[in-house]
Amino acid sequence: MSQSAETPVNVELDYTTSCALPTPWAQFTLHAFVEHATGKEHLAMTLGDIGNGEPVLARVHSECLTGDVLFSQRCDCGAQLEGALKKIAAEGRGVLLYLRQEGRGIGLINKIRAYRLQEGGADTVQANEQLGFKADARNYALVKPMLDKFGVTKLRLMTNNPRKIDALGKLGIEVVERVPLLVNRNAFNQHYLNTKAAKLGHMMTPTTPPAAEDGEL
Ligand SMILES: Nc1nc2c(ncn2[C@@H]2O[C@H](COP(=O)(O)OP(=O)(O)OP(=O)(O)O)[C@@H](O)[C@H]2O)c(=O)[nH]1
Ligand SMILES: [Zn+2]
Repeated sequence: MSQSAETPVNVELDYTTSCALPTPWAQFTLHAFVEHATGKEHLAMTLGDIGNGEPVLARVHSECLTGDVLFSQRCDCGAQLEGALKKIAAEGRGVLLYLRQEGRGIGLINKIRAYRLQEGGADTVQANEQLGFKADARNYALVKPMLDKFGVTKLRLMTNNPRKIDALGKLGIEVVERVPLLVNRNAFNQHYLNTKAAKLGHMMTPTTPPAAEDGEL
């Protein structure tokens, strides 16, 4: 990594360093940022020439330790993470930002508390509210300096969440295309996915039985 790559990108976030990251699908470059206010370590995985001005296939992924690492079937996060990396690898070009905004911004312990409330009958939105949080407490402000670091301004964003597209637009990031990122439903996540569609506006078709046709990654 060159000396200039070690230069802070702005007052909120420092770019620290990078390394090669071989995965089953491609060899990405892993970049590490540190947020000043919280000390949180945010990551980017890049592939190919993403700074040439052409729209970039991108995923802005929110941390989900239970889904991304521990194979939880309660949500669709792990499958979306894998699906996004596979799509970027297939194109040979893209970026995945891994933001440390666990539990839609309420943190891991509170997410586990929210899961416990869901076991008592609350849905994912009600559980957050019973704990005194907004349904979605995320802030995407860090996305702009992270993308600026790579010279990326236009995204083909892999998401089902229209609020994420709006939030990025307000930061001056142009989402020129939404790329759906649908995953398999199972007996454990179908209520969660239906609630996301009904209450959080996610662009998925709510269904009652597991829907094999939603199996595209
Ligand atoms: N508070 C809370 N957070 C959850 C729950 N299930 C998943 N999460 C978190 O939700 C975040 C992912 O948000 P999602 O709503 O699944 O997806 P999204 O990023 O908004 O939208 P997509 O781009 O379509 O994936 C991660 O930070 C997860 O840890 C839950 O029941 N309660
Ligand atoms: Zn999850």
